[in-house]
Amino acid sequence: MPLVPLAIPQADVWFDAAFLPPDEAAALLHELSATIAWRQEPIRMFGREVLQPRLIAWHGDAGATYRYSGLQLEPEPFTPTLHALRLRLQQATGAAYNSVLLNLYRNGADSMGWHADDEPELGPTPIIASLSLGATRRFRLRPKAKTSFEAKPVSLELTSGSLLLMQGATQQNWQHALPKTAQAVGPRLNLTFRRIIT
Ligand SMILES: O=C(O)CCC(=O)C(=O)O
Ligand SMILES: [Fe+2]
Repeated sequence: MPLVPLAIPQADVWFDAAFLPPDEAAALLHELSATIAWRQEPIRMFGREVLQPRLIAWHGDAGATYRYSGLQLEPEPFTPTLHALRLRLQQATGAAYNSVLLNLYRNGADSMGWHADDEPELGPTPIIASLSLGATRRFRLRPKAKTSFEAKPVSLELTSGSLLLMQGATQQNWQHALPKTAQAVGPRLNLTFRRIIT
């Protein structure tokens, strides 16, 4: 299916609910869960060190160092599987990616808090291609506090095999999050392909 634009003011967000067929998404979830060197990183929160409520991995071309939440991530090389996915996403989105942040949400207690991916190394208009595998989780978007436009928060169910593309002014004007859920859900693996300006 093609990417379709979502009607979100002052943002540039596209969605394809079925970028990968379900069987391929399931096989990828299985392979990546078992082969990626997952880590749980400490981050600074309100001056304290806590563990991130999810597992992560950072892969990229040489020099694609990513700094966020007090972390400095040096890239592991692209694996053949990650490289093949990169090529397909480049084809589908018409952009070039040199890195990918992988997030593994082990169950409904794992989450990601409100943030914008607006670090300087992503440039003024970051482009992020986000592929979801496994359990369906709700993704939320809300306008940043200091915006001049009126808009309601947006909720999106990210199903297995779906592709979400955020580009243009999205990170300047909006924040996003993946809240915890009290429902019994299995693991969800998310890959966000990015372009780090090196
Ligand atoms: O898991 C998701 O869908 C969101 C991930 C995300 O926002 C990020 O990696 O910056
Ligand atoms: Fe993000």
